[in-house]
Amino acid sequence: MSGSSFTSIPVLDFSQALSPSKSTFLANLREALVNVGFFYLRNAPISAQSQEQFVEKALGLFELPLEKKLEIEMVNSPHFLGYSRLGAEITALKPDYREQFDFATELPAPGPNEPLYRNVVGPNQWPDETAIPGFRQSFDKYLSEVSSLAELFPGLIAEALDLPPTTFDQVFDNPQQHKLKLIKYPPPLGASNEGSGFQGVGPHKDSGFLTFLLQGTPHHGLEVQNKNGTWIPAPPLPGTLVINIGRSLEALTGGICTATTHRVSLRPESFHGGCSGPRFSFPVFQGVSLDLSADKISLKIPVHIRDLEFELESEKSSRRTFQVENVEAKAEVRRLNDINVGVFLNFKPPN
Ligand SMILES: O=C(O)CCC(=O)C(=O)O
Ligand SMILES: [Fe+2]
Repeated sequence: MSGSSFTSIPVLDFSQALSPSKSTFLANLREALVNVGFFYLRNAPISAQSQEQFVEKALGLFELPLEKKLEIEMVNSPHFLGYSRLGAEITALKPDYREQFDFATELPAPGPNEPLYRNVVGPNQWPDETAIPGFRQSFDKYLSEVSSLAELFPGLIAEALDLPPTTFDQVFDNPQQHKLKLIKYPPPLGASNEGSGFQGVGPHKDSGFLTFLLQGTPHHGLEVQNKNGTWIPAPPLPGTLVINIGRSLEALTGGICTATTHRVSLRPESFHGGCSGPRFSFPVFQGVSLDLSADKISLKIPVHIRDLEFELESEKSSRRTFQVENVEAKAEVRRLNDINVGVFLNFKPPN
């Protein structure tokens, strides 16, 4: 695939990462990181049972009466956690057509002497256990399994880039907060939605390190933009998660790993046949340390890895600042008000 913009999303097999075929896994991972920014993962160590139970409870949560959902509305939370009504979110200047609950690794709120930005971490707003018994238990189990998987990836990514496996250790807090968003995209309201381009969620890049997305229903609609500007479909493949790179990983690697723009388009044709109900999806956003700062990050990406990066002629001149022997990735944490992950990283090219 090197040398041209991608036209499909690669599928990686996690069982290879733990076997004598690990080098094949790492080669495929490297290709996906540098040229695509997205991949499907098969055979992830997530139990089918915990995934099914979580999805069942998540669907049940959306079915609660509105007043129960409003009991845990995000406006009540200083930590940007909780329920957001349909249409409450704007992406790329247009309203998104989705309803969502934001949850995260359960962590205590910061103390009074901690900096204000630490408020993005804090306890969840849990739904009433009597209204949806077992929700929290199934949520905790699924998030803990995805978190364990997520925590294996920084080492694998480092190895795929021919860096020491501990390269990214300094980038994470212990415990690290990860966010799990529950999303419902109702079927589009026909022609009246056309003005917004049937926008489920508008074009964006995620902010964190990696995102681990479970597409909960068979609808199509997730699309990934390649470097020619073409939207490549990423339909659900049974038994896979979709993993994509966030801006933090892109900044940390000086742009070698690509945070790729994606969107969810709610075209009516995606809601036919067996997909007549709403689309549900469940991304886990892998966070990075809130105290990450420029002086802590200085990666020496090997030249042969940097040379893999395919760039269109038109992009080359604007990004020539990266063409130095040792790329230094300088990251600066800003006010953490992005509800997905809460981290903005400012990349400064080397002097
Ligand atoms: O719903 C999806 O499939 C993707 C959602 C997404 O990209 C996001 O919430 O950041
Ligand atoms: Fe996203």
